[in-house]
Amino acid sequence: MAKQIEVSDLDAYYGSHKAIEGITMTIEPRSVTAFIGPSGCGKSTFLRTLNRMHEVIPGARVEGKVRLEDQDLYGASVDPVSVRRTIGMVFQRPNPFPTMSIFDNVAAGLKLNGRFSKSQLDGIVENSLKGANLWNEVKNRLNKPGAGLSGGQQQRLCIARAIAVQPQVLLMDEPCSALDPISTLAIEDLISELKQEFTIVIVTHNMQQAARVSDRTAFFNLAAQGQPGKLVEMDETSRIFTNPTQKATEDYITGRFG
Ligand SMILES: Nc1ncnc2c1ncn2[C@@H]1O[C@H](COP(=O)(O)OP(=O)(O)OP(=O)(O)O)[C@@H](O)[C@H]1O
Repeated sequence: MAKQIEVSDLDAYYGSHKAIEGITMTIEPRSVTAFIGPSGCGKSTFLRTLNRMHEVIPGARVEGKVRLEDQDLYGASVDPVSVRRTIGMVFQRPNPFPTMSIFDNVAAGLKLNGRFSKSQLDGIVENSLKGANLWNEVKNRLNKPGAGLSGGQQQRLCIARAIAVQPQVLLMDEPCSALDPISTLAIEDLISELKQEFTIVIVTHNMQQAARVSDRTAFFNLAAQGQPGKLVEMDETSRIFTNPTQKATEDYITGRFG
């Protein structure tokens, strides 16, 4: 199911402000790619261009190409809603549907297309919750509201909801930044398991987290405030953290700026 993403010469704008410029990279399937860099360098913006979420902001637009294997995601005949189903997203703050039960939170995306029987839904919800390492904690209260779970459980519920629709890629925008250290470790373990099946991209401010969970790391930077962010380098995570080729990368990972 996991697929490769190929980005070429991508720029993203908010109105007339160019937030990122000239980004070219390949994101490998069945692996975790981390995006790191100082605040405002465009990591989240770039992440949202990968599943056409960027353009939902009024005045926002993209130039350049994003391909998911042989499909041009910005092609004229491509439906952005189906792109967002194929490339799922998990946000910084867990955002379960507050009034829905745990079961319905996971089933929400599946119910939209209405082609599943009750027993099929039961099976997919159970597998998704197991996939998100949440099943044992919630199996006896599936009809209780999702909002009643702890922050870490809510984030795993959001991951279960994302994987229930069987995406090929999972984008995660600082998925642990609102969580305590134990919940963070649970999500990191989960990410390592999910990469067997999905292409995973994670934005993180936590350098140790990038080093722990990712196979490849992309470092972004911006020349000055107001300038567009650019990709400085991308390589195996072990190499970025031990022997980067660019001085700016070394300065950032050693804490000299950012
Ligand atoms: N909704 C928006 N409208 C206008 N400008 C925006 C919007 N979101 C982000 N920007 C601008 O785009 C640039 C990149 O922001 P972005 O949030 O992508 O960076 P980031 O690297 O993810 O930052 P952080 O690490 O602080 O989350 C910044 O100059 C920011 O002000």
